[in-house]
Amino acid sequence: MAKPVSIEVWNPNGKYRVVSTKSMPGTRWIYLLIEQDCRVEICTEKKTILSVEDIIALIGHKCDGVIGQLTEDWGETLFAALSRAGGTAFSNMAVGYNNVDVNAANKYGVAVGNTPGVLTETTAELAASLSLTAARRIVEADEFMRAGLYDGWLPHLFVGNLLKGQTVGVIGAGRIGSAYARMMVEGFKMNLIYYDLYQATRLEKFVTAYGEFLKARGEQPVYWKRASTMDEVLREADVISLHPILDKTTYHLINKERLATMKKEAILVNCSRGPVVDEVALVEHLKQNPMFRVGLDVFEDEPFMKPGLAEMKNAVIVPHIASASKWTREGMAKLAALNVLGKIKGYPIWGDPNRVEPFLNENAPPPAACPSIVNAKALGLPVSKL
Ligand SMILES: NC(=O)c1ccc[n+]([C@@H]2O[C@H](COP(=O)([O-])OP(=O)(O)OC[C@H]3O[C@@H](n4cnc5c(N)ncnc54)[C@H](O)[C@@H]3O)[C@@H](O)[C@H]2O)c1
Ligand SMILES: O=C(O)[C@H](O)CO
Repeated sequence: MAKPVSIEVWNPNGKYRVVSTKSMPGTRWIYLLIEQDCRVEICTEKKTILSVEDIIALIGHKCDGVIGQLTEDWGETLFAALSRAGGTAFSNMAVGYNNVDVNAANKYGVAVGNTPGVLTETTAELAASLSLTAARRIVEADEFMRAGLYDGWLPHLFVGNLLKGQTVGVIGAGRIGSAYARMMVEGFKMNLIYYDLYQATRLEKFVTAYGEFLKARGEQPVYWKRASTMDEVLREADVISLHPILDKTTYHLINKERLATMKKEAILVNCSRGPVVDEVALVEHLKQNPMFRVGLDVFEDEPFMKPGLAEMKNAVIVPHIASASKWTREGMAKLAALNVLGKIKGYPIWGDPNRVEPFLNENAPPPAACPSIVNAKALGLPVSKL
């Protein structure tokens, strides 16, 4: 028998019971649910990562939908429990859903939502911040100042890398990878090389147009190249940022052999998922190559780091905060709530999950649709004509 989990209840007499495994930013998401006759229960347990047993206790005997987090293991056990409780809807408050076994959700007829689009620019901005911070050794220099070690300007003090005119490499040029590429190209006039399974046509057009604009002004233009292999990006780029999804094809995409092909003074940034990089191999590479630098938002076994990483001066490390801007986190909460609400109410699926603005408007009711359901096709859910 699972032990009870502490909760906060909104609209106790609501017809539909929706559970959120965490408190989420803002209150708009709560009102969107209670205005549509939902009783909302928010888990208030102090523990950061809930276990499967905790979530089973939260689901209880009657539950229409759950809003969950990327730290939770949404597999067969939880989808079976949700289905037994009469639930048909689950949404991650995240765009990545590698913590969800979608086949298990399909088996129990549960829709799986995610939150694309609203976090694209915020996440890309953090990747750009990590790129700059690593290139200009900002964390090392900050620690040096605070330690009272600065005793005057020196020609060699914290010399780093200039970005202008260098090449930025993007692996996974989807929404976030493309936004990051645009920032680095436009902001720092870097050339672009990218690798993706699909052609990033809009990104290519953007870089072409920006290159022409610079040329017309008598400035050095920028260029792009779509690499035919990932290794080409690793060999040629000065700054490489990882933005693919995490699946079998991207697990340990960056390993010992591939690190060895990168430039000795390259910068590697990871704002995708930790297991995309073999972190043990990375620590070894950082030790052997002091001029090689990394910026990491994600780690292989979060919340832990592999031994030695925290001691590396050539690593900038932050705790999975890439989407952490107020607007974005409130937006993610809204999208997750609307995914669950839409499925409960029998709404169709929004036609373009990249165009989520109508769901985020504070001053107008959201469209009667589920913003983004990743298994809509498998479940045969209808698509909205809006
Ligand atoms: N650190 C964070 O807080 C944070 C925030 C948002 C997203 N993310 C991660 O970023 C990922 C990407 O998000 P997105 O919105 O850009 O998704 P997206 O689907 O738009 O982009 C992913 C891209 O990766 C490409 N891809 C897939 N397999 C590949 C492979 N083997 N090699 C190269 N490219 C491959 C896809 O073709 C796609 O273009 C998410 O799945 C999530 O895991 C992390
Ligand atoms: O996938 C995601 O959305 C992130 O990791 C958290 O924003």
